[in-house]
Amino acid sequence: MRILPTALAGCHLIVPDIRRDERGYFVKTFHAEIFREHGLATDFREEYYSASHRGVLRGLHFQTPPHEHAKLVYCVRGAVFDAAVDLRQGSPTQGQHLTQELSEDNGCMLYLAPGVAHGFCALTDDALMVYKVTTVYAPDSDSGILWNSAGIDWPVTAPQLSARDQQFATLAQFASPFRYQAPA
Ligand SMILES: Cc1cn([C@H]2C[C@H](O)[C@@H](COP(=O)(O)OP(=O)(O)O[C@H]3O[C@@H](C)C(=O)[C@@H](O)[C@H]3O)O2)c(=O)[nH]c1=O
Repeated sequence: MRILPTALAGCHLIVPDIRRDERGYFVKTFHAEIFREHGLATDFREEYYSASHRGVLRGLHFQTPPHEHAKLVYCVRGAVFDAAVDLRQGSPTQGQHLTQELSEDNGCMLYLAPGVAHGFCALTDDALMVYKVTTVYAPDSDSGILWNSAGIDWPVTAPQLSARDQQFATLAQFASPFRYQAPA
């Protein structure tokens, strides 16, 4: 796998080797030693997945301190337009965002540092997203900012959103509890 920098400090695009043969294909999604060499967390505590219909948008989500986490996300069926926003005070990329297509075909993964909000829009029917996170789900710390408040050029104008996702504060209204920690 190749681990590449992104537009956001401490966030990485991971491009796997997709090994194809007559049976199908094989993709490795996590390798502790390679992650460690690049300064990425390896202490994932939970893994989950969701399936979304075309036009569904989930996000932009994060967990607040003391339950903040790093997140590894990838799409194993269909395709999504993925986005992340840097909420960390003092970050060289504070307030900025990245976008990246993640798909079954490209196998790409995003590693997002704690303090970065995450969301995606499903580009296909039945888009299956997998997540690994470094802290367990803490409902009282599970939060978000409004999907269309961060300057992201989403490929949809009227996505299907959960009721929760429609009522988040905008990026401008959000008082961020996150502080940037420069790499050691
Ligand atoms: C995230 C999460 C949700 N749930 C529950 C809460 C609710 O009943 C149901 C669905 O939750 P949500 O509506 O928050 O699901 P969803 O909108 O898919 O939330 C996800 O969005 C993307 C963008 C992310 O980055 C993920 O980390 C996660 O926040 O699952 C858990 O039990 N554990 C979890 O870790």
